[in-house]
Amino acid sequence: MNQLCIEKLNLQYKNGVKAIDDISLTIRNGMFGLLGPNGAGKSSLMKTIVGLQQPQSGKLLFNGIDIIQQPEFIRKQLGFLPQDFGVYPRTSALQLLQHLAVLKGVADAKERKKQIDILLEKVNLSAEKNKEVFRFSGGMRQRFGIAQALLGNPSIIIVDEPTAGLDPEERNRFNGILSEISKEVIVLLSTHLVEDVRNLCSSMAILKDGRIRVVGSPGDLVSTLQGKIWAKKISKTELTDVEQRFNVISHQWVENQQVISVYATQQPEGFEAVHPTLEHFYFYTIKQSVA
Ligand SMILES: Nc1ncnc2c1ncn2[C@@H]1O[C@H](COP(=O)(O)OP(=O)(O)OP(=O)(O)O)[C@@H](O)[C@H]1O
Repeated sequence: MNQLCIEKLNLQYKNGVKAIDDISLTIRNGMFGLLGPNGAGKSSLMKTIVGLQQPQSGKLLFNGIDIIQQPEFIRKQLGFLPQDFGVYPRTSALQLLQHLAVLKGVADAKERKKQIDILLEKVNLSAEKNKEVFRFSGGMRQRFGIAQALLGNPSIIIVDEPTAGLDPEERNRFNGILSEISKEVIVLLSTHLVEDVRNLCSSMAILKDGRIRVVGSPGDLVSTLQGKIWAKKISKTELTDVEQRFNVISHQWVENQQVISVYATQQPEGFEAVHPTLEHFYFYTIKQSVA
């Protein structure tokens, strides 16, 4: 079992922004979702874990080793899948994987070939291996991204907003692959897509203004809102009045009609009870989290 321990971590940029504010978390094998609005500190936390920036204080232990002092310990066991590689070379998927495997220290040619063949199979790209990566569709690029992240058999995989821009079928396929690999390794998933966290992650945290606002399993967190979420269809003219009178946590459009969800311990008049979702919990937490 792999374990990443984050203890009282603090990171402040030169401009004074405190991007990581006293964060403590323990993450084990499985998928861990990091949710938070833009600027919450998700990327700062991930960059600090992989040793791209030094925190001012706190501890980071990966499998018991201090990775602030020894960042190479985690780098050797890390797979990283960024949101976008930016540049896609005019080389084939196979050639690129061979090159990246060498960079990751898979020195033995036989072992390299074996790993690459298995990975191409895993991400369903064997038939496309001789195609140039820049000709790949968005979904194929993301699947290629997983394959490169898995080179060298990492123990921890960090994934930054992986399903942005994928069609539903590719998103499902991508999530299926992530879910499969997370049985044996830590997968740290940063995303804006609350639904992906609900479907995939066994644990999650919500970050805002550099601070962890809540940690737990999606199911447990959602159940804390049972019997406290109420919804109503409203017209445009009612909106201001409802916002003034109730603790509004989300607005949605359903069949071209605005539906408002509110938090209340007792049923407000004219509202119907609804089953709470992780999206309700997320908005509720963000709204409660005053800086
Ligand atoms: N290099 C930097 N120098 C100064 N401030 C920075 C730097 N990088 C990030 N910040 C600031 O730190 C805060 C956290 O940013 P970060 O990118 O970690 O958030 P995020 O949750 O990843 O956001 P997003 O979802 O938009 O990617 C923001 O206020 C951001 O403006």
